[in-house]
Amino acid sequence: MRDSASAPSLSSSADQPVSTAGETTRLPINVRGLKLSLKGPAGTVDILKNIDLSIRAGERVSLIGPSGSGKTSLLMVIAGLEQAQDGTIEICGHNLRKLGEDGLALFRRHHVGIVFQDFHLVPSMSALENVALPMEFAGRTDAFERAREELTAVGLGHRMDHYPGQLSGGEQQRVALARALATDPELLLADEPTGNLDGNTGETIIQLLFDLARKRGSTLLLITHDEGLAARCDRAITMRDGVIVSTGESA
Ligand SMILES: Nc1ncnc2c1ncn2[C@@H]1O[C@H](COP(=O)(O)OP(=O)(O)OP(=O)(O)O)[C@@H](O)[C@H]1O
Repeated sequence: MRDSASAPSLSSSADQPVSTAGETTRLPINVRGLKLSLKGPAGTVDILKNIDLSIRAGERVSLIGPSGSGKTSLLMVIAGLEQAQDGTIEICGHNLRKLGEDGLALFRRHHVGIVFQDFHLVPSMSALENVALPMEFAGRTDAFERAREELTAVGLGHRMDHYPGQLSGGEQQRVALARALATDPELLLADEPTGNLDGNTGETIIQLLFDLARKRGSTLLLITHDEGLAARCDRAITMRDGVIVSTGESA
């Protein structure tokens, strides 16, 4: 749901229109000077150091880099699941550093879909319930009807009443994809979505992910260790040791 009227508790005062080639548009991801430190067993660790990042509407961007370079941490901050200590973090027109827990939950519900490597489905709920639940939380009265449509769109019309434990890995990721896209999110975030799948199944999921993101007009940010997959995106952002070392933009 992109209509700000549907999220009345979310301040839109942080909207920062950006002018490009004569037209005014808003960047779905506009981050400046982001710093994230977390407390580990050996003390505080600087995880993300002065990150600047802009992603345009409709772009498909991969996020690559060695293990431990900070990819998931950056995705978590952009998703509003981790709070940075410093910087400006404008995502889909909202300054995340000005939102509290409730505001961040609303922001996620209305603007962001997330797909994880290990699916993150609720095991005690059917595929249909897993997809419908976030929409019910968002106050949609047609949650179950929409969930049926979404599951059909990912080829699971015949598995709606199955529980995650009764589904293959590929089928579980289809459910997760249906759930992530059910609210027509402006931003789709994926953290190694094929990491737990075999090559053929992973390819099918990626095709679906690209296809559905394009049809919905969602901007895609995708973490991957697969160079071939990264190359299929519009550009690849490379991280190392908590900093972005390449934005993948041609000079
Ligand atoms: N909750 C936490 N507390 C302390 N340190 C953390 C925490 N979460 C992550 N880290 C550290 O932050 C660094 C970046 O981790 P992150 O998971 O973002 O890297 P990544 O690039 O996604 O790695 P991978 O490719 O292996 O998933 C790592 O050194 C990690 O150990």
